Amino acid sequence: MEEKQGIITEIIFHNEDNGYTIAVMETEAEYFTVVGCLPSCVKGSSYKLRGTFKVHPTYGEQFAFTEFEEMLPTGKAGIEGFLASGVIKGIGPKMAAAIVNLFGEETLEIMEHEPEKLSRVSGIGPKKAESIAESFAAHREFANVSMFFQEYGVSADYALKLYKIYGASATELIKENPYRLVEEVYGIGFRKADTIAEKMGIEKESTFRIHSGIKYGLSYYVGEGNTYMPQQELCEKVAELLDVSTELIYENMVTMAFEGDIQIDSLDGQTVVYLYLYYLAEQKVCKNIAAIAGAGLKALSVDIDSMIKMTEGETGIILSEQQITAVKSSLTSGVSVITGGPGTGKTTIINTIINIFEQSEFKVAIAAPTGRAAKRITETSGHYASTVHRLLEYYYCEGEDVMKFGKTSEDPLNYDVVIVDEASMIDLMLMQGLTDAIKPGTRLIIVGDYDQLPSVGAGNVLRDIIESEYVHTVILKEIFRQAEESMIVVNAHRINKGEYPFVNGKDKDFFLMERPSEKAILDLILELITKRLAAYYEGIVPVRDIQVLTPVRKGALGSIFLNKELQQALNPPRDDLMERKFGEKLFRENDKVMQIKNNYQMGWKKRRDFSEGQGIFNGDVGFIEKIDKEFNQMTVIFDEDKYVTYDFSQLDELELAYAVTVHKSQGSEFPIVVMPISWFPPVLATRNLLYTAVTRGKQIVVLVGSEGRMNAMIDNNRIKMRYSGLRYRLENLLEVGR
Ligand SMILES: Nc1ncnc2c1ncn2[C@@H]1O[C@H](COP(=O)(O)OP(=O)(O)OP(=O)(O)O)[C@@H](O)[C@H]1O
Repeated sequence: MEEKQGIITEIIFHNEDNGYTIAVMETEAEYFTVVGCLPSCVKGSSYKLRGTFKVHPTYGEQFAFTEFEEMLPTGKAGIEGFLASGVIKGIGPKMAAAIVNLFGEETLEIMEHEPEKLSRVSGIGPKKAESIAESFAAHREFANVSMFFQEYGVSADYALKLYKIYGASATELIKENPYRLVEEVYGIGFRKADTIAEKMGIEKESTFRIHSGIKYGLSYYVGEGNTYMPQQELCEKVAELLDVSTELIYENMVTMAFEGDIQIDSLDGQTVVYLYLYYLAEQKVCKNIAAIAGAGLKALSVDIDSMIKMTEGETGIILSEQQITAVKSSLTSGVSVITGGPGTGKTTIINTIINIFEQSEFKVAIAAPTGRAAKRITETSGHYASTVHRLLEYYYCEGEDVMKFGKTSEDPLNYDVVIVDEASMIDLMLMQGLTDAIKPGTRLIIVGDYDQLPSVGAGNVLRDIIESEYVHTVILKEIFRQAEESMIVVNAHRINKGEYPFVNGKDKDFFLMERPSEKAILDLILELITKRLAAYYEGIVPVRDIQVLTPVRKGALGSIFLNKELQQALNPPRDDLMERKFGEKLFRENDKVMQIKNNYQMGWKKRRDFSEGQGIFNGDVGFIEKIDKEFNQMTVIFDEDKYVTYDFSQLDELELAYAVTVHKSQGSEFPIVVMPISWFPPVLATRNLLYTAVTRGKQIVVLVGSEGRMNAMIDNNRIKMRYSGLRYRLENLLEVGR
């Protein structure tokens, strides 16, 4: 192996994800092409590279290196080139020249040891001097950390993430237990950590590995919506995954249960395993519901029947018997549920209830699980609705570096009534937070459509509560929105009952456009979105008003591929539009994007009134305003005026949103919904997925593809089974109460 030291004078190719670089290096005596992995490579930086010269059949002799060490540049020109390259935040070419002009070859020494002197350069104040020093130190540390991780196949982007979490001690901590990556670094899964551990020589049967594998197994099933797993099934699956004996898994499960990481429990005669937090959550939700349902209630100061009559007089809507039952049960119960499909009057009932409570001067809060659902409820009900998280004052607890609910059993919500709508989206953890913060004596009214897809997070909360029959539930069956008004509503109910929809009626809003192949489906979707729909419906802005939904992520009609095609069609490359790659994803200025995880700390600013706030949520859709390569940042505008700045390392939180999966679309509505209907895996091509997709469309639903496949989806009434113990636990409470 040879060693070469020199300056990178030209970058021929650089892959930002894995660091693969082809560049020209100049040493004192020669220049040559170098090939290998260099994270964050910029022109002007100096390296010591170790490798060998190889002859490439087309490009000739190249120095292929396997190890690198970043060297600080020497000489005025070298230092200036290094600073001007953009590696230090806040220094561009002009400032680099000014700094080097003043400090010459001592520049880097000064940046490291006496940064305050930097403020002698015009344009640099004490604050900027400090931030330059920090950025320089970070650059040096990061170079070391990423050098270490590259040996283990960790890409430059992840090395940066690790560095941000652990700082300079990243290497030591990971060497000791690489499995901590799984829990502490978003985006590194067990498999990746396991590969790294193997390269580091960690034993297959190491306790770190087995414990991490068990947690990974359980987390995987939690990710699929389950709150627990039968023990035997889990042991077999994890043993297979780790290639160790099931006995070893059993033994380790017992230790983990003692240590409090997991809970082994007996449910309906079966031994099951929970991640401890989920076990606790199920127990608490159960206990809380029992306490809220059983508490004495403050009496209303008005007569319910005459209030209903009065509201009917005001709105002109005479409530059906079932609706009256729903109103009354929610006024008189500690916990009540109102469920029903679209157009069955849930909003009408909520409005009546609020009216009656307000007449009695009760304090009422309305909330929904997502920001978009809350916004929609505010619009349709005329009453302000917040997200459940906001209601519970979710905040970042700096001392513990975790997110917490401000409202808890110790400091509960100060309301007489809490109404939560779109409750099908509430998962177990959120229900725990919500019911913890509701003090007995407050009425909890849960509204939702339990035929929608269940929550993305684990649990089957709404369905379990309804099926346990523990609390008073009204299932609304009658549809009030008229067929002349909306075929979408009529068809949603037909689909839900297992009947095939009426399609392509004249002047209607529900269409099935048959196409024989995936290619033909894709072509028609592109044509509809770029031309036909906007030409037919006045005032439609395709990127804003049309949402393509799809059951799947992968494949020719999956959201990933559809997004690529739609991006090309709706926002093609242009010289003046900056781009940034992250993994397989390519973001371009003007792109429509979706936040794919809750980030309660992410700050936003409104430019209209300069207000500021925190929190961008899973499912929030926005547009890329600016990609700034000098500061490695991307600005996205949400809700028309909320400006959010993402560091490039945070781009794993965003996806293109020209097409989104039906699961991700829950709780939102769009003027026009377009969805491909082709062969999709039967676990996804289900009736309640189609039902959920169709009910997202407000004005028009266009299905593109095969009628046979659509009908097969309706026939497939397999509601994916989730392991969830809430129903069983509530039923048990009922038994005990009897
Ligand atoms: N008892 C009733 N008599 C006549 N019309 C009614 C009655 N109840 C509700 N409606 C009307 O039916 C339509 C749908 O009601 P509403 O919006 O309350 O239902 P929803 O269940 O909230 O539907 P979605 O989930 O689609 O918003 C509204 O136009 C409403 O005015």
